[in-house]
This record gives sequence, structure tokens and C-alpha cells, in this order.
Amino acid sequence: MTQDLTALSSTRDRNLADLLRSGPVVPVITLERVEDAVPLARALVAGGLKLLEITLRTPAAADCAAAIIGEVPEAIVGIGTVLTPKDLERAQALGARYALSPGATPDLLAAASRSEMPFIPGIATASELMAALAHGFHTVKFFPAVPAGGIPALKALAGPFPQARFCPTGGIDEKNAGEWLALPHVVAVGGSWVCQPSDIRAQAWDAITAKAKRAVMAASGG
Ligand SMILES: O=C(O)C(=O)C[C@H](O)[C@H](O)COP(=O)(O)O
Repeated sequence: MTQDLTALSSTRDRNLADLLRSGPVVPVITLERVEDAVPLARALVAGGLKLLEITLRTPAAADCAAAIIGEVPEAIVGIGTVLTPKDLERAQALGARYALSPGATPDLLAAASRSEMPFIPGIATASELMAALAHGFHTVKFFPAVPAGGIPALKALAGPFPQARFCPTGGIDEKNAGEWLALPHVVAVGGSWVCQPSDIRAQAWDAITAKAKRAVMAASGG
């Protein structure tokens, strides 16, 4: 059994590393209306952001993710706000390519370690990171990145865990994304700044494409 979990973990790691190559900026998306899902995903892809995180925070979230998966093949859809093993099952049933959580509970880590789906648990402390690593998850969200201490906190946390890779989210924006991405252990950054609820509500797709383009520029140090 241990052997199987180790093999699963390294396959998951490889698959996740492949997915993250389509980053390094992951828009964190909260959708209220299914009709916004496909145009929003197209706007983000047009701006150069293909790796998406659809949060399971609204009643429409699952239908929105399904619509994007079905109609926007260039988008690589991940499901965020995965809080329980059941949410992880939902993500898999939807055909998502990966899943993310703001946290790392024992139940969720155990379920995710038995699954083939690439999974990024959330951590804000050394103990949470140790639990994630012990379950074979080497790439973690650092959440909430800015309120939890920002870049100095991540640097301190990375010290004892050179094998860990981080995707900070929480307070990241166009202005600081480049600084985070310049850190050696940061493989991607995520955030809702690219697709703010007010822009989605106004169906301001061109504005969202423009923000996505600026995010790509910021990520490349521009
Ligand atoms: O819901 C999840 O799965 C999360 O992990 C949290 C999100 O990544 C952050 O809430 C994004 O933070 P902001 O960019 O500051 O809005």
C-alpha cells in the first residue's frame, strides 16, 4: 500500500509540474452565474492565462466549471475551495485537471493521497506544511500569503523545507506578483485580482483580458 501511495505521489507531482508550466499566474475565479463562465474563461485565455481555479464557493460553481471544461478546451480547469473529501470527489467527477484547497486537514490529505488527481493543499504554518509533505504533497498553496506575513514569512518557512514548492495566494496583485515569483521556491501565484466580481457582474470581458495581459507582463518581471 505504501508503495502504491508513493508511486501515485510521484505521478501526481509530475502531472502537476506539467500543468504549472502553463502558469505562472492562476486567476482565482468565483462565479455567480453560469452564463458568465464561458465568456470569462475565453477572456482569460485570450489574455494569456490558461491555468484557472474555479472556487466551489457558489451554488453555480460546479455548473460553471463543467461549462468551461466542455466549451473552452484551451483552459486548464482546477477546482478551488476544496474543503472536504466530498469536494475532491466533485472536482474529479467534473473532469477538472487539478484541485486546490485553502487548507490541509488530515481527512482531505488522506483522501487526496489516494487519488490520482494533482492536488495543491493550503498551508500557513510549518506543521501544516509538514503534514502536506508527509502525505506526498510537495507543492502547496501558501495561504493567506500577505496577511500570513508576506514574503519574509515565506522565506522563513522555505528554509527548513527545501523540497517544498509554493503557490502563494491571498493578497497577491499586479504590483507584487513579480516579487513573489522571483523567489526561488515559488512556482506560481494565484489571486482574484484579475477577475474581480464587479468586472464579472458587468461582463467586462475586454477589461478582464487586459488585466490578464498585465498579469502575464508582471509575472515576467515587466
Ligand atoms: O478559495 C480558495 O481555494 C483559496 O485558497 C483562497 C484563494 O486562493 C484566495 O482567497 C485568493 O485571495 P485573493 O486574491 O486575495 O482574493
